[in-house]
Amino acid sequence: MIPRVLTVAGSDSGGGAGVQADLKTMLALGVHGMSVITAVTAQNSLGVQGAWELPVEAVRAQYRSVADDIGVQAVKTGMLASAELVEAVAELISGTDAPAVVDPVGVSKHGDPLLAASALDSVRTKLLPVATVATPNLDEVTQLTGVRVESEDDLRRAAGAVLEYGPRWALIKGGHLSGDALDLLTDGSEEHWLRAPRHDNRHTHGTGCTLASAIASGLAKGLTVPEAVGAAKEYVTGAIAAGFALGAGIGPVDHGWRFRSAE
Ligand SMILES: Nc1ncnc2c1ncn2[C@@H]1O[C@H](COP(=O)(O)OP(=O)(O)OP(=O)(O)O)[C@@H](O)[C@H]1O
Ligand SMILES: Cc1ncc(COP(=O)(O)O)c(N)n1
Repeated sequence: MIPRVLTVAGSDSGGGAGVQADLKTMLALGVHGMSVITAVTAQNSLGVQGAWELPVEAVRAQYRSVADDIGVQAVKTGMLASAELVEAVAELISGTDAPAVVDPVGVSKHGDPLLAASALDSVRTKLLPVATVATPNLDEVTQLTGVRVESEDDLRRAAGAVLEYGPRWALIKGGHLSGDALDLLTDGSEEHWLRAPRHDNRHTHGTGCTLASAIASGLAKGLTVPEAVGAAKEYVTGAIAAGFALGAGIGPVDHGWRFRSAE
């Protein structure tokens, strides 16, 4: 049977990030994508113009409908908006027998808040402990742990600080540093450095969502965490290289780049 992957995230009306990016990634990687929508955003290439979270019962009901009938081989979380939603989703994940990739989304690329400041503690103490892989970017690492990353050495300290909250693996994304796009994956004993050339392309809306969904897709297919992260890094790097202009601001990565290169 086709591997089934569930994203628990916010909707991006512009189609570049959030649930839309997750489902496109899953299609491109050959798994069946399913969604639990936590919030609806009015969003485009210029930023987030509005955001409305769903009631916690609506989030629980979507999750139960999918998990109880269809079943999931991997879960990915993105925008969770509030402490109440973070805690409900952490509880649902802990009752699911599948790996979970947690992207602790804090703010959008344009700086719009996607998580209430009052929810940070729930992310640290409830959500990170149930994660198989946590994938913070540099701003999220600083928000969650206080560690500032300015060099490659700091990535190791940041990963150690994230692992203290209990995820099995930490993937610290150095995408916002200069030089190569370098990320560190570690479980505290093994270290895997993922390096890719930096593409000089401003159309990078949705990189983090795409990477986390690609990891979840690999895990659902039975890859190990290092294998799934390696394959996901290759996919997101190609998607960034092919990112394109849409609207007047930051365009999306190209989730379909592999289909187009085969045409
Ligand atoms: N210009 C670039 N060229 C190549 N790889 C990049 C570039 N920018 C980011 N990456 C890579 O993309 C992945 C996502 O990292 P990034 O730091 O952009 O995440 P993020 O900030 O969570 O994304 P998002 O913008 O969706 O919130 C990482 O593997 C990172 O190294
Ligand atoms: C619904 C939603 N989820 C996640 C992001 C983060 O993506 P980015 O940092 O590329 O704006 C977003 N903008 N919108």
